[in-house]
Parts: sequence; C-alpha cells; structure tokens
Amino acid sequence: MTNSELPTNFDGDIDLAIIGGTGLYQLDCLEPIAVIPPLETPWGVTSSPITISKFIGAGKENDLNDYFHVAFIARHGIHHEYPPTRVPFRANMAALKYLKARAVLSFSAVGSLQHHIKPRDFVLPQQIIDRTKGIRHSSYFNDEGLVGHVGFGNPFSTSFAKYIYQFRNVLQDYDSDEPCLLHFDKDKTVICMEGPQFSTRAESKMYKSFGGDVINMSVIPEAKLARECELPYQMVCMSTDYDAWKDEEEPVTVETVIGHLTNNGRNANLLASRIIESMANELPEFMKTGDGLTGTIKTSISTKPEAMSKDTLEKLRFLFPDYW
Ligand SMILES: CSC[C@H]1O[C@H](OP(=O)(O)O)[C@H](O)[C@@H]1O
Ligand SMILES: Nc1ncnc2[nH]cnc12
Repeated sequence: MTNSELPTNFDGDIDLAIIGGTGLYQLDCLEPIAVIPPLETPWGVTSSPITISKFIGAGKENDLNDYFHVAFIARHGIHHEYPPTRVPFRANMAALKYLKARAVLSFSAVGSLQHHIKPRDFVLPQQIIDRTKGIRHSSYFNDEGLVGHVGFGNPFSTSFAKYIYQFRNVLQDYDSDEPCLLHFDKDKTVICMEGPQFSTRAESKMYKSFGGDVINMSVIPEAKLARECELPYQMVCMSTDYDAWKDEEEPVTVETVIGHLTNNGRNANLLASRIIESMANELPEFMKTGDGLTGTIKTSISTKPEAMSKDTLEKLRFLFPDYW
C-alpha cells in the first residue's frame, strides 16, 4: 500500500514521536499504518504530514494495547520548504503532544566545533547555548495575560540520552573502515544560531571558545517547547562538517553537508530501529513516569485560570486537556 492509500486518521495514543531534520524526511525503518495530513493546531499547521507506524514487542499479544506507536514529522517539510527561522515549531510540538506522545526523539544535522567530533559522528548533547535572534516563537506561555516559567537548566532528557547510548555500536561508516562514534557526556553543548547563513570564521571560533561542541539552527525553540509540553526530549546531532573554525580548511557549504547526509541517514535508521525495537519490548521507565516532568506545568503557570481569556484557556487545553 502506498502512503497516499493509507488512512488519514489515527485513534490510538503515540508512544514515541520522532522529528526528522535536514536529509531525513522519512525513516525507512518505519512502516506507516496512517498518514495524518498537516495538522491544524492553535499555533498554526504542522510542517509536514504525521506518519504513524506500529510495532509489536517480542512475546506480546496482537492486542491493540500491546502495540508501540511511533509518529514521524519532518521539521522542514517533506520537500524541505521551511527555513530554520520559519519552521512552525509550536505547531509541530503541540501536534505531537496532542497525539499523546510520551517522548520526543529529534534528529539534526550539525557542524562540529571540536576536532574529535568528526563528520558522520553522532552526539547526544546535554546543554544548549541559544544564539537565535529572538524572532522565533519560542513559548506557549507568552500570550498577553498568561505568565508561565518552566525550568530549563537541563534542557535534554539524560535518561533518554543514556537509553540511546546503549545502541552506540550500530553506527557505521559505509565508505571507510573508520568507526563512527556516538559522543555523550553531561557537558556536550549544542550552539543554536539563527541562520540561514552559516557562521563566519570569527563566530565559529567564538562558539568554540564558549565551550560549544556542535552547532545547528533548530534545537531552539524545539527543546524549549518540548519542556513546556512536559515531554522528555533528546536530540541526536549528526555531524556533517567542521563549520568554519579550521583556518586550513574551507568553511562549510551546503555541498559539504550533503556529502554526509546519506551515511548519516542510514545510521539514523539503524539507531531508530534499535531504539524502537527495545522500547516496543519494554517501555523504559522514563517514558512510563514522564521523566519527572509530568505535572510541572500546573505549578509553572502563575496566572489563575479565571484570569485567562477563553481563547488562552482553549489553547492551553489543546496541550493539557485535564489541567484546568
Ligand atoms: C543544510 S545545513 C543547515 C541546516 O541543517 C540543520 O537542520 P536540522 O537541524 O533540521 O537537521 C541545521 O539546523 C540547519 O537548519
Ligand atoms: N556548520 C553548521 N552550522 C549550522 N548548522 C549546521 N547544520 C549542519 N552544519 C551546520
């Protein structure tokens, strides 16, 4: 069955949501059972249709409750039509929350700011430095008459990163015998710049001096919005280039990035397959419990519901139908 013949609605709950970035407009390891057309949310329409796939863990019954459901969305659209500044980040995350995702696994093509992080290596960052320009909508709680502040000291889910790290050995370089590494420790930092132009050499060196390990144009506001949706979130950064800090090399261009997308895409599929297989066999604890995020929004919003406009309350209820 082709994707266009599949049902356009889905009734169950999603377990894992996956966001694909540059070069990753679908995951071949998924076998879709439904394709929801771009979803209308109170914050606009999602950047792509949402493909739903189902998996059954080893030894489980063929019962609906036993299926593990995955939703996939393409950050820049399936034809890469949304530049980083214009990605409807709020609509995308709201749609995944609305579909009851328990966690979000995000993939991103990044430049490396460190010699030991080679193109084709993957990184699980645990910190972010925001160098976007304040022109993206980066919160659900910034409307007039609505005040909410979430904690963002640890922007990623370390439990999720540890879970992913178990599968580090699946990464391969298809063109050489060099291994591809998955880098993970508590200080790995992703810089998020506005773009769409790449950095100057001076900026690239400055980001290195900040302690940045990799750089992209999309982790902000995605990570912030996941936190506001109480969703455990981990980005897998897939290195494609050395940005512009190496004086002896030409600064990054799109051609450099494209040269590594096929290898990175294969590795993203391998990694996602292993993660999904393992989760379908047994849901990890952080997904059962919400990784300590469940309920945090009730206390993060300072405004009393009776002081909110009907419109504001309705929007919040799209995300949290049971809270107010
Ligand atoms: C074409 S290179 C720059 C582009 O690649 C990354 O996209 P994504 O994070 O969606 O994989 C980076 O953030 C830039 O948007
Ligand atoms: N060098 C770079 N800077 C920003 N985003 C990127 N995505 C891939 N390479 C990048």
